[in-house]
Amino acid sequence: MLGPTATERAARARTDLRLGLPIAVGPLVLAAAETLRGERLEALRALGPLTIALTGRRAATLKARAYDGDIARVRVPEGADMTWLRALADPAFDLRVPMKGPLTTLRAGDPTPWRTGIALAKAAQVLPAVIGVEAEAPEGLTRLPATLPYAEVPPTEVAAARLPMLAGAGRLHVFREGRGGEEHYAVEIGAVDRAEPVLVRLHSACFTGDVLGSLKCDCGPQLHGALDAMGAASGVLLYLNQEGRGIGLANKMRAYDLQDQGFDTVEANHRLGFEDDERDFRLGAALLRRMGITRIRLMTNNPRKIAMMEGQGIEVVERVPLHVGRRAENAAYLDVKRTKSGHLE
Ligand SMILES: Nc1nc2c(ncn2[C@@H]2O[C@H](COP(=O)(O)OP(=O)(O)OP(=O)(O)O)[C@@H](O)[C@H]2O)c(=O)[nH]1
Ligand SMILES: [Zn+2]
Repeated sequence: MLGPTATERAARARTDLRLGLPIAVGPLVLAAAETLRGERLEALRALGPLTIALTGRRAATLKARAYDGDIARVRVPEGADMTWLRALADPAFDLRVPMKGPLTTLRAGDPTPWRTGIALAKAAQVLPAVIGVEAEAPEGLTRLPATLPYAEVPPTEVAAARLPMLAGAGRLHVFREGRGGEEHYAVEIGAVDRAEPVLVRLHSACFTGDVLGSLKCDCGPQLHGALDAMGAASGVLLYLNQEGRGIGLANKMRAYDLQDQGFDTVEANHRLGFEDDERDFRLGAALLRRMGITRIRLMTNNPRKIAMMEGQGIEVVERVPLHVGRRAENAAYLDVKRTKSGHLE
C-alpha cells in the first residue's frame, strides 16, 4: 500500500496541529488552541457550535468541572474569540484574565475523540487544549479514528561513529523512533562488556541545564558526573530527547515563568495542563535491547526509571545514586523531586 497507515496518519496529524491546521478525529473536526488562527476559528465555527477540551489538570486550575476525569469539555460561548480561547489554554493569562467563567462543561457525549485530540496536542508539544466541533470533515484534512491507533514501533539505529570525548573514547549511536518521531542517542563509553552488568545513565534532554549550565536544575552536573564515571570504567549514556520531562522546551519555559510566580515544578506543569512527568521511559529499554544490553547498573534517583526497566525486561542489578550539583538555586527544585515525585535519597 502506498498511502499512509493509521499510525502514519497520526504522526501527520501531530504536524498538522503544530501548523494550526484542523484534523478530523472520529466525528469531530478539531485544532490545537495554541496554533489555531482567527480566520480558521471562524471556518470551524461555521461548521457548528464549538467546544474546547482541556485536561483535568487545567480544568482544576480554572475551577471547571471535569466530568470525564482526565479531560473536560467546555462549551465555547458564541462570540468567544481567540483571546478568550487562548486564556483558557494558557496560564500566562491567568493573572491578567483571572475570571474566565462561568464555564459550562459537558457531561453528555463521548469524550473519546477529544481525548485523542489532547494526546495528539501533547505529542505535538503544544498546549494541551483542542477546539473542535462535531461535523462532517471537509476535504483535505488528515483523518483519524476516534481512538488513537497505537502500534509499538521500535526505534531503529540510523548511524553510529567513533567519538573521542573529554571523558574518554566513545561511540555515538543515533536512533530514530518509528513514525518519523524524535531521534535519541546512545553513547557507548570505553570497552562495554555485555557479559557483565553495564553501567547505564538514562538522561532526558535539558537544553538549559546540559548546554547552558542553568542553575535551576541538576541536569548538567548529572550528565557530566555520569560521563566521568563511565570514562573511569565504561558504560552507556542514553540521551533521550524528552526535553522538559516530555513537554518540550517552549512549555518548559512556560513552566519556568510560572515558577517565577511562585509555583513549584509540579504545580507549574499542572497549571499548564500537563502531568508532572509526560515521559515514556520504555524508549530507554528499547534502545538497550537494540544494543544487546539486558543487565544494568542504573545511575538514577528516580524509581520510575528502575520500575520501567524491570517492566521492560531489563534487569537492574544495582541502582547507582546520582546526587551532584546541589546548590542554593536548585535546592527547592531537588526537594520537590524528593517530596512530590518520589525521588530516592
Ligand atoms: N517540566 C519541567 N521539566 C523540567 C524542569 N526542570 C528540569 N526539567 C526536565 O526534567 C528532566 C530531568 O531529567 P532526568 O535528570 O533524566 O530525570 P529525573 O527524573 O530527575 O531522574 P534522575 O536524574 O535519573 O534521578 C529533563 O528533561 C529536564 O529538561 C521543570 O521545572 N519543569
Ligand atoms: Zn535540567
